[in-house]
Amino acid sequence: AVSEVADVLTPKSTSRAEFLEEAASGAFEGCIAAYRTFGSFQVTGKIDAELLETLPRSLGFICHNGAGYDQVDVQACTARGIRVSNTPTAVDDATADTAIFLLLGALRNLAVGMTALRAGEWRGLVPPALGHDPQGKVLGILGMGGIGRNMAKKALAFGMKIRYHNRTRLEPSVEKELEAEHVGFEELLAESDVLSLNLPLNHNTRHLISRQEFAKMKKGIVIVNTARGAIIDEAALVEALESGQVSSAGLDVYEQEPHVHPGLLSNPRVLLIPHMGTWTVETETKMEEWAISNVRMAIEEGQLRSIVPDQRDM
Ligand SMILES: O=CC(=O)O
Repeated sequence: AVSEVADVLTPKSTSRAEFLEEAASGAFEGCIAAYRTFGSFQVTGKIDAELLETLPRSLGFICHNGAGYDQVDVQACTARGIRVSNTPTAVDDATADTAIFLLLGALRNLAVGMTALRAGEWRGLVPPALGHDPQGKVLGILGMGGIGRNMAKKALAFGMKIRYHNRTRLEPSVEKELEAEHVGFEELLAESDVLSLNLPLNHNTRHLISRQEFAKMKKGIVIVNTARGAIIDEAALVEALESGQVSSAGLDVYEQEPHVHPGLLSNPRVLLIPHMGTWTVETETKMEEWAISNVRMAIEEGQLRSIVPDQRDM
């Protein structure tokens, strides 16, 4: 435990305003490393220049418990000499499992049936349209990191054809093992029966999928998102679902969590879960252990086990 090697302080604030005041009052004086949960975003909001300004100069490390670290302004941290870590790989299995669940559920129109059943209408007054089998369908994976590759492996077992787009191409041996074909972004949009987003949110990927992109997709495509809501322009997704351009979607993440676009909530063709991609005993334990190992290393060795990619040369 961290308490073996350092004194542990726990913030008491319940809102951003309180946190800024607590920090400015010197409550964290002398702190070297901060451990941060994904959920703490609901209290503090984004860790940005304004928030960093209130933290003591002694703070050299922010250890985020999560793979995606879009809630931390890494540039602002770099400017203050603060190094940031995340928890890559720990999330891969659970997130890919969630993506496969959403993929199958969305392909099969399961949300329509599930909603009708709970409303006491069995399959509904109008039964759900027949679903589709994954076998032989093209799965387009946008972002082929740890989660994307894990998902590809699992989707192969369902007989899907894997295409992917990524900034850097996989090693040929990995492409071969995953039977994954690298294609351009436009090709991925045009050829996928199911499109899964498995890439981080940053200023390059915000609203990467919007009206123009939906227009280039196959009519009736299924969208799966376990990455970050804001990679998709949510309003454009609602329109694409309404027009039938997108036949169904399986979503774990939303643009303004915990707010969900009413057009998604009211559309039974959307299978929705409230950001539970890593919500398992095993994976949450792995992530916490990983994040805490970063804290320990920061305190004991002055470095991080998994510094975020944007700071690799720091
Ligand atoms: O959303 C969860 C994560 O980024 O690990």
